[in-house]
Amino acid sequence: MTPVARISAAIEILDDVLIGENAERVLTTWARGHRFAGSKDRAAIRDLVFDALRCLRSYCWLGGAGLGRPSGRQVMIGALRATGADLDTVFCEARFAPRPLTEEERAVVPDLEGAPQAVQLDCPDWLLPLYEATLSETAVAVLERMRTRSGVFLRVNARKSTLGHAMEHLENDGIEAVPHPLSETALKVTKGARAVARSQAYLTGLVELQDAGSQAIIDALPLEDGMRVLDYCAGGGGKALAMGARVDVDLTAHDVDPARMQDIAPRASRAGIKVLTARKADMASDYDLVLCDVPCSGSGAYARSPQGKWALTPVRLEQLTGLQSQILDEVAPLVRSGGVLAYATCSLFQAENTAQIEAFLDRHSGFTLEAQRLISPLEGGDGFFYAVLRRTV
Ligand SMILES: C[S@@+](CC[C@H](N)C(=O)[O-])C[C@H]1O[C@@H](n2cnc3c(N)ncnc32)[C@H](O)[C@@H]1O
Repeated sequence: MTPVARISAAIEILDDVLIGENAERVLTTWARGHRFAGSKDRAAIRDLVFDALRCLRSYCWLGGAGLGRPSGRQVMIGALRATGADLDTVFCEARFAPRPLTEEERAVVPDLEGAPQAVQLDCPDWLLPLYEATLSETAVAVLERMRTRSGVFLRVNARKSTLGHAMEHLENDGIEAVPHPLSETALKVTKGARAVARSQAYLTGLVELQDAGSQAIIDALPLEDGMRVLDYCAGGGGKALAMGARVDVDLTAHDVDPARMQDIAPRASRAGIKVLTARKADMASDYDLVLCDVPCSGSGAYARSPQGKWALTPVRLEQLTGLQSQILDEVAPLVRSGGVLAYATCSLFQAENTAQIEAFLDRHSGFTLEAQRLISPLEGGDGFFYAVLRRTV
């Protein structure tokens, strides 16, 4: 596909995404209906769509949509204006190119400097104070950071490899990676990221894809060999596998939606780790450590999953904080006396983090706070929060 044909495709896809369709699903459906598009085309179109979603408000502004509901075309006009590209070489009569600009589109002379701060930072108005409340003077830098792509990080599986050994194996497949300071197990991919899932290092379980901030959470847990550990919100098992790679524990994974755990068995077998999956009725009540990596707004990870930033509403945030406290209350009795309850989110908002922990401690006098930390996206990975609570009675 020509570059302009890719832009036409991105416009078509964005039109569906902007009315609320899931971007990943729209991209998959588009690829099925356009078999001529090769893997490089699909990757380039995906980048155009996700870059646009990261910078949606500023691109809308530059594309002449102002604060109203945008079209995919306006967003791509804004995206190209943001890079200083010559619009007439893209919006032109060439085959498969988007049609030439109308007089009206051409007449728009937008000035991003005159836009409200939330537009410049690509942040919904109501979320800006929530970021500022947690991050104070770093809020602007964090929001600017989330306008750019996330890095690709690997977790080296300590059961099978060391950083150096994994780096050598990755290099055999043309992938370059360097250690990352957020975690002793983290590598940041600097070349060949798209080849990771086909590489021998990945297929033989030397490395897993996992954000460096997620790995830092696992590093902070007081895990010891022989413990009984429960990952209560296991999803695809990313954190369960990271715990199992760090120590030799009796590891159980649970999720309210068991279908989400279907990848755990193949991932565990690749990694050489045993993970049992359990329904609620089958779980014990004397775990040494229970991790709840709860559903959240994802406000620390909008660089990776930008659609969430536009989909979140005050009502949804309230539902999420309600669910988070419900989950904390559900897991509290599963921790043995003297054991640990660990709480994690990929949110930067106080309501989902420190306020949630304070409210839990008010409700449960038998727990004390041992550690809590906000991991900022300025540290290199996505943003996360964790708290480590000890059951005292
Ligand atoms: C942030 S994701 C977990 C990601 C996972 N820990 C990882 O590292 O890959 C949150 C998970 O919590 C699950 N969940 C939601 N409500 C729950 C509940 N009441 N009990 C247990 N799991 C729940 C969701 O299905 C989702 O898979």
